[in-house]
Amino acid sequence: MTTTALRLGTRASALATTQSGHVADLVRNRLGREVELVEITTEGDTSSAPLAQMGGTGVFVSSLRQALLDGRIDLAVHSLKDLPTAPCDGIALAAVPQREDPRDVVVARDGLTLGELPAGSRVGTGSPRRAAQLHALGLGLEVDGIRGNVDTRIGKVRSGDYDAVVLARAGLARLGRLDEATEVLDPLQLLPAPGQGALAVECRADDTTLVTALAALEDPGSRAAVEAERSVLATLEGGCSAPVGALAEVVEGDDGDELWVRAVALSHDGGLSVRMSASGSPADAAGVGTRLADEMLAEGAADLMGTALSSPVPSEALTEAPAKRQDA
Ligand SMILES: NCc1[nH]cc(CCC(=O)O)c1CC(=O)O
Repeated sequence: MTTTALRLGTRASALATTQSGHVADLVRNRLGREVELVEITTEGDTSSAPLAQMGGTGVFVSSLRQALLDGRIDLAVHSLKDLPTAPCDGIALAAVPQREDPRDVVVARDGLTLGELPAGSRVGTGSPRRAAQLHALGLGLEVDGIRGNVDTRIGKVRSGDYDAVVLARAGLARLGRLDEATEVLDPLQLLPAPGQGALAVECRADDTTLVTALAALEDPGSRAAVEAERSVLATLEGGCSAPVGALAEVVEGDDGDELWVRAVALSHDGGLSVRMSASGSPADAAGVGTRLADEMLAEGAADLMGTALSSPVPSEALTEAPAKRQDA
C-alpha cells in the first residue's frame, strides 16, 4: 500500500486540464488516492499544420504514452476520439468513464442555426468528417479549414472571419461555455466522431494494481458504445481524419440491454455516402461494429472515402447528396 500521489499526465490546453481535473476528482473520490497533474506537450499542441498532414492519428497522444512508458507519469487522460484505433504496446485503456453528450454543436454569428445561414456562408472546421457532412446537407455552405483550441475557433466567429464553426458539444460543456452554442446538431444530420464526448484513462499495462484500481472509474455502457464506434472506424481503416461518423448507444430492450450503432462513410466532398445501422449485445460491442462496417464496405464505403480502389462501386449502392443551392 503506497501513499504517494498518483502522477496524472495531461496536455496543457484548457480543455485537457479540465478533463484531467475531472478524472483526478474521480480518482480521489473512488480510489481515495492523492493525484497531481503533470503537463506534457504533444506534437498536436506545438504544430499548427493541418492534423491530417501530421501523420494523422495520434499526434495528441504519443507524448503522453511515452511519458507513461518512461515512468514519468502513472496515468494519462485523453479525449477518446483522439486515440488511434490500434492498441498500443505496453499501454492499457484502464477506464472509460461516463460519457458526455456526444453530439456536435454549431456556434454561429447572430445566434443562427445552420439552416438559417445563407448559402455561401463560411463554416470553419478542420475535420473531414464534419466538412463532408456539412456539404451533404446541400445548403451551399462554404467549408474552410480551421485549427486551434475551442477559444481560438469561437474567436474566429466573433471576429467575423467565419460565419460559424462546428465543435464537439462535450468540449463546450466541460469548459462551461455551452451557452455559446447556437444549435445542437441532430445525429440524423451530423453523426459525431467515434468516441466523441468520452475520455480514455490509460496506464502502463504491467502496472496491474493500478489497472485493477482504475476499473472503479469505468462506465460499462460508455465503454460498449465507444468500442462499437471504434471498431466501425478500424474496420473501415479510417483514422481520425477519415470522413466517418459513428454513434452507438446502449438502450433497455425487452430482453435486457441492447446496443444500437449507426454510422456513415462519405466521400470528402460529401457527394456520396453510405449510411447504415446495426444492433446487438453490448457484450459483443466490437463484433456489432465490425459487422456493420463490413456491410458498409460491401456497399462501397472504402471506395467513396478514397481509401481503397480494389473493387468497383455498384452505383446503385451509393446515395447522391442533394444538389447545391444556387442562390447566393
Ligand atoms: N480533435 C480535437 C478534439 N478532441 C476532443 C475534442 C472535444 C471533446 C470530445 O469530443 O470529447 C476536440 C475538439 C472538438 O472536436 O471540438
